[in-house]
Amino acid sequence: MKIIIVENAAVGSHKAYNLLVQGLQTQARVLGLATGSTPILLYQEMAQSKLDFSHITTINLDEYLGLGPNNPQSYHYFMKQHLFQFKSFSKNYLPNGLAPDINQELQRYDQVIADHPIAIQILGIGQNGHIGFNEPGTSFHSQTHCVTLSSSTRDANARFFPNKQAVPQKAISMGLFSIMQSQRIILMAWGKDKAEAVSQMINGPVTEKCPASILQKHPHTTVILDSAAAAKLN
Ligand SMILES: N[C@@H]1[C@@H](O)[C@H](O)[C@@H](COP(=O)(O)O)O[C@@H]1O
Repeated sequence: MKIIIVENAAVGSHKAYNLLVQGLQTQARVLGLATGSTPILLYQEMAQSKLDFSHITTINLDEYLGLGPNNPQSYHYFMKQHLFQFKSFSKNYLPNGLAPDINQELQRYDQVIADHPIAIQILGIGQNGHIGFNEPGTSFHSQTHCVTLSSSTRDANARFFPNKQAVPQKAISMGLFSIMQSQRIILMAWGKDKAEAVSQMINGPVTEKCPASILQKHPHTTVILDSAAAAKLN
């Protein structure tokens, strides 16, 4: 793991953008994308850039179960709002939150990931150490799966909803095994609320209790932190 500590999210997001540009220059053609507040400034820089993404395929980590693409709280909507309305790509893949047959959707998404090996995976991290929607206790061998969201995750994400009751109970998430197949990983974390999860991810044991700790075993992971998120690193 390469750890980069910066003054703030804007500086960190620019560093992530530069790493992305380097990757695109070395023929990266498939990007794994995250949602949540962490990657917003990175997506803003991508949206405002002169970069041509028309030959790039994107694969998002997750989507809430029960939310359709036109629901303002869905990750489909989030990605359109922050990136896809500004830049066109060859193809944008997200799990289908309204899939009538969940098992078929899980298989479909695993096939998408198999057909498009991810060159660069962008990640955030949840306060409980989750990546994507892989909650504590998720197998390191997991592929695309249906997740029951933890209370802490629903609490943390409630800020995007009218109230906590409106936050879906379940989601479809790319699994930890699939994330670890990415050639390169860029994980960003901003703010004191992530400091404990970041410390466990980097300095703690590799344990399914902290899903992000598996990244200690990934050969090309760059972690970009602001000073608040890095505060508990020794
Ligand atoms: N599924 C997303 C994750 O991909 C994201 O990393 C996490 C942190 O979100 P934020 O960046 O808003 O702190 O929230 C959700 O759980």
